[in-house]
Amino acid sequence: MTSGRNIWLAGICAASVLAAGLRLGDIVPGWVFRTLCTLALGTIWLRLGQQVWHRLRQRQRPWFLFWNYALPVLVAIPTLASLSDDVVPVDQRFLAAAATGAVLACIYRLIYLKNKNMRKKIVAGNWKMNTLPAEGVELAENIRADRNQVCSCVNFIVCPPFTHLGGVIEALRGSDIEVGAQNCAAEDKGAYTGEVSAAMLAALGCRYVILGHSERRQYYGETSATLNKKMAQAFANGLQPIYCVGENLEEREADRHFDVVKTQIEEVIYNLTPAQFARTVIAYEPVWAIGTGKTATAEQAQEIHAYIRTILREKFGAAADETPILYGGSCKPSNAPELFAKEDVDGGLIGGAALKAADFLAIGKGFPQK
Ligand SMILES: O=C(CO)COP(=O)(O)O
Repeated sequence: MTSGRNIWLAGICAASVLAAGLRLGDIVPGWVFRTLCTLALGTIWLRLGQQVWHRLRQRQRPWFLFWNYALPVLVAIPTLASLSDDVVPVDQRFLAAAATGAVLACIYRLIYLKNKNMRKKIVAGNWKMNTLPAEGVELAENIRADRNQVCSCVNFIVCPPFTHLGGVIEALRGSDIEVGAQNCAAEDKGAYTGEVSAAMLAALGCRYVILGHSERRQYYGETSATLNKKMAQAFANGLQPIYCVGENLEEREADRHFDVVKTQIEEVIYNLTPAQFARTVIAYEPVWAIGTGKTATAEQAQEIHAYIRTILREKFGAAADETPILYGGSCKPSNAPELFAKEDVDGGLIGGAALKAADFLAIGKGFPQK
């Protein structure tokens, strides 16, 4: 919730409390008081409902949602409705209902502010150009077989090579493990030999696409101009981009990493609409840590993730607080807990360690336990 919404919420609560005072002092008629309470209650529940819907769409913490929202509604509303006028007069029932809503809204706000892990937690595997199709399907099946060893609050995504997508999607059908591609074409269709369009990927059942990976920028000359077109294709076909940013060793040593990442974000992410931005995942992958066994320290990762969130906030406001920012670069089961404990590290984009089901899943156990 933005502060503007909080002010709106606080205003409604204050108005109903004021109306209650006026009513108790018999200064306003009952219908004015009840109308105000109904408005307050309706607004509060609508606001909470939007939040629940948003969290459900991100498949977050179903039990948390149940205890905090559904249960109070299930208990409070029928209880208040079933009381007869002799037991509790109607005005007081309205007041109690509005107060319940207001208290829950405050509790929600406190949890929201305190809980640093409300963002979607993601562990995505970038298989790169590894495994043959049958091996890829076997890897997917193995991940699926033991997936229940990891909290359902962790979202697993696998990104196999194009040739494996059909088989892997089939192997994972009915599970909550999602599939992404490692790239897509910048054009929608036509004479582009060797390219695979976003529409083709979506038709197969892909939900994500990795864009702007440093290997694509470095070996295939992908520029921000190309990436803008690829992002547009992804969104036009309902794919969620996992947009990669990160500096190379030379840039890190010259202390230019903040500028490099800023440019990569400004030239592509800043062109998105708010609705597109809300569907975007960012991955910070320092090139010097990819496949080298050299990981950024948790402090280095947090520093730049927080910086990325700040520049996202400058353009998209509070929506940036919901954007998952993943770390990638020699992430493995042994270092994931330290990295994922950091406030702005919302998961990982995993290369080498994603090729072993046990390691990939073990990385998912690296999130702080609540
Ligand atoms: O590039 C990566 C993921 O996209 C990271 O690769 P590694 O985990 O093998 O370093």
